[in-house]
Amino acid sequence: MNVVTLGPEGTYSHRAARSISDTVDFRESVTAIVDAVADGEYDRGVVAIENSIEGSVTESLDALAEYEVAVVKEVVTPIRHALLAQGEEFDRIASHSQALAQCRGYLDSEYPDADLEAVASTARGVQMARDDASVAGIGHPDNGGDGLEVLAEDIQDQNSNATRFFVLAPLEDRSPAGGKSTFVVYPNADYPGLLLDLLEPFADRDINLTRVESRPSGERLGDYVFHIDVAAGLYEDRTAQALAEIEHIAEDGWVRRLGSYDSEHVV
Ligand SMILES: O=C(O)C(=O)C[C@]1(C(=O)O)C=C[C@@H](O)C=C1
Repeated sequence: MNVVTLGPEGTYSHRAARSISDTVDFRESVTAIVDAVADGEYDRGVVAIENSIEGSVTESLDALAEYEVAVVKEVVTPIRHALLAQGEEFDRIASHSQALAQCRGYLDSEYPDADLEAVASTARGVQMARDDASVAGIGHPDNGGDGLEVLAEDIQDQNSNATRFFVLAPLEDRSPAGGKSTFVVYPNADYPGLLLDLLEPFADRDINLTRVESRPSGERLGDYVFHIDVAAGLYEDRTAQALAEIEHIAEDGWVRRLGSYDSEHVV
């Protein structure tokens, strides 16, 4: 099975992807990963979806609304960031925007004067630190060594910090089996109670919502695409019935069933 995730080597996405394959290829954007899976170039793609401190990875959500792919598994991993540099003489800190945000409190109190630079991934920031003594990176502590010191560990603002990843597959691998399901709904409508109408079919059938997120549709201001996760499988009658109701409400838009899946926690 060929697998693609966010690179270079040493990202948290890479750690999550190792739970499904020992060999992994890399891209430097989430959209490029989703595109490569939708195209059938890869059997699986692993992308971050949401973090317990910083919330949604918006590029992933937008790519899921744009491309036709399936979600076949969820991987949850603890995120424990380290500060890595050649020494203390740096004035710039480079990392993924999510990682910089997850360490905001630490950076404000310990390095208030450093320039913060958002780069494609934590591993890219670490690579910059390895090449340039004026740069520090934030990433997993295992990226240290080879001239790079781990200056501080566990610098995230909450020790419970964790990120949820989706394992994506081409559409034909979509499965109705699993304890959780994900949908993307574009109602293309606007009236009082629309969101209530979209959620009630789940409440009426005792289906627990585990995430609801709205993203701008890009069509016009105030127009949204809704990402909905539920703790029920597509194989269940109650899920099929709820979706039939939602498809009716969204008849001027669309409903995408990304699939059902189980969850794995990896360190
Ligand atoms: O840059 C990385 O190491 C990634 O795998 C990306 C990512 C993200 O997109 O949120 C994954 C986990 C962490 O939350 C920080 C960054």
